[in-house]
Parts: sequence; structure tokens; C-alpha cells
Amino acid sequence: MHGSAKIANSETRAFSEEAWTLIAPVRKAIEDLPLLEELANGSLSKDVFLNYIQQDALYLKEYARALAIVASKAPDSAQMMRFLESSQRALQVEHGLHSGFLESFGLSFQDLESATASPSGFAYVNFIMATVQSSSYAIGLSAILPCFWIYYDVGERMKAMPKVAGNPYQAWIDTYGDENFADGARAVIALTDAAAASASPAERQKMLDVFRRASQYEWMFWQTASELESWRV
Ligand SMILES: Cc1ncc(CO)c(N)n1
Repeated sequence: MHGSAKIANSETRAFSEEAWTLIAPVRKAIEDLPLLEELANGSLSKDVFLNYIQQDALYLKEYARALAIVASKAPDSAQMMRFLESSQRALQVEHGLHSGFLESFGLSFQDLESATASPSGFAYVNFIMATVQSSSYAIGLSAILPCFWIYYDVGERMKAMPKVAGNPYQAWIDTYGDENFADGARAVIALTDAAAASASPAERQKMLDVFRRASQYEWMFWQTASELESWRV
């Protein structure tokens, strides 16, 4: 009995390790993003930040729906509860963190919700929604995991940097460097590993594919927000 638990464990561990290694080039590109460096040192232009935060509010609203769909596919009530809570948290961040920033930048919540999703933001949420709606729980988890893991990773890195006095973006850093956010991200990693343990080889491959694609979109989301990307026609 112990033996098989051990085997399951090393197999499951392998999934998140393999997935994280697979996206090493994407992670490197994220580390090199000027937007994140400037957010950390407080030098980011307000226009770019506001554009990012507006796009992110639109994203989080849809992401919250995706989490609720993942919850509906979970095999037990503990996992359902986790994703329903995460869904609620995403909406709280949209309303709390984002509207807090808007106030300090002189915009209203209406401005936030009336914005149009950028081509890349739109593509990302639609990819996530299509994946969670049409796929198994395991594949759905792999599509939503990069959102947790990459922000957790960025939050940890920023937290380790010396604090810049008067950084107007400190609340953003604090949100994603928070221990609760870290705990949540680690829990989703563990659940994805557990789901991968009973996935067929084909399903496992699909899990890696969607994990990588979502990670690429995470990079793209920040990159295109810095470019103030909009619909060209
Ligand atoms: C685009 C994006 N991905 C992940 C997160 C973290 O919840 C976020 N706020 N925005």
C-alpha cells in the first residue's frame, strides 16, 4: 500500500515539475518584461498601468466564471469549495484592488467595466473558457494553473526585492506576494498533480499543451498591455 502511494506521488510530482520546466523560456520572457520591472521599482507609466488594470479587471471577471466551471467539474466538495472560493476571490480583487487603484488615479468603477477587452486579453479569456467548458477537470485545471502559479512566482520575486518608498503600485505587489495567495497557488499545483496521476498519456499531453499555451498568454497579456494594444480596425 505504501509502495503504490509512493509511486503515485512521484508520478504526480512529475507533472508540475515537467510543466514548469516546459515553460522555462516563457518564464524567462516574463522575468525580462519591462512592465514588471517598472511595477516593482514604481517607475511604470500611469497610462500603461491603468490600461493593464482595466484589461485585468475584464480578465478577472471572466476568469472567475472559468473557476466556477472548474468547481462544477471537481470530483469532491473540498475541491469544489476551493475553486468557488478562488472564483469569489478573483471578483474581490477586481472590485477591491482594482477599484482602489482607480480611485487613486481618478477613474470610476464604471470606467473599469466599460472598457473593451484588447485582442490578446480577449483571446486569452476565450481560450480559458473554451478549455474549461469542453474539457475534463484535469485539463481545465492545467488551463487555469498558470494564472495562479505565474503570479505567485512574480509576487515572490518582487517581495524579495528591496521595497521602494512611495511605490504607487505597492498594493499590487502586496496582493500577489501575499502568503494566502501563495498557499492558494500551491494548493492548485497539488490538485493538478493529483489529477495528472490518473490521466491517460493523451490527456496528460493535452494538460501540458494547455498549460504552455496559457503561460504564453500570460506573457502576452503583460506585453500587449504595455503596448496599449487595441483593435486595429
Ligand atoms: C492575466 C492575469 N493572470 C493571472 C492573474 C492572477 O489572478 C491576474 N490577475 N491576471
